Amino acid sequence: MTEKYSKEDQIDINLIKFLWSINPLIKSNKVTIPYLLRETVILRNLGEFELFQLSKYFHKRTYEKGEVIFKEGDFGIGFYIIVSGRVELYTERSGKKFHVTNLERRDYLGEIGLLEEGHKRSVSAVASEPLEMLGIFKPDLELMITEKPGLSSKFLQAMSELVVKKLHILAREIRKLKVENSDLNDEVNALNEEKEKNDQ
Ligand SMILES: Nc1ncnc2c1ncn2[C@@H]1O[C@@H]2COP(=O)(O)O[C@H]2[C@H]1O
Repeated sequence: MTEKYSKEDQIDINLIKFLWSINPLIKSNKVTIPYLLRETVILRNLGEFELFQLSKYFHKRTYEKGEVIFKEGDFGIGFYIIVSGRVELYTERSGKKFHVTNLERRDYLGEIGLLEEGHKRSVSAVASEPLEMLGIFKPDLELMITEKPGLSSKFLQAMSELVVKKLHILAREIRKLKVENSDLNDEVNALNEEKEKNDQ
């Protein structure tokens, strides 16, 4: 028996789902993962269909205010994009909490955990407001590399851009701290000199 349809005639279910997902008349799609990924600046090098394919590897999760996302020193395997709400990053030394920074809608966290083998979280993260995030984990990335090598190389390219941007931010913070440290040293030296003069 001859085949009724050739391969080219067969319906591509993924394409249908994709066309459905980008239909502006379907309001509920405003909250779907491809729609949220489309708003993500680092993924701008991916086309609509690629974002749709990528969304298969992402998960959406909500957190209540005060819920811990991860703790400093935990083994980290997930990378998160903030959809709404706010995250506080902090570190603890001798039982004392030090604020590191706040992250908001469209910020990212956990990229090192996704990319580095055996990475331990450099800081703790807590939801400081009701929070919604998209997350991708190492097993998702490994599956994507096997199933969609082209897509995963574009995603990893976006991730490397993000890591470079963060490196620039951290380098700027280190420069600022060095200048502040050197100013403080000058002040301490001046105070010590004055004290020595007064003691004589
Ligand atoms: N100073 C900082 N500014 C912004 N983000 C940070 C800072 N320090 C740590 N992070 C983020 O917090 C995350 C903690 O988990 P990771 O170490 O995987 O990746 C880290 C970064 O994404």
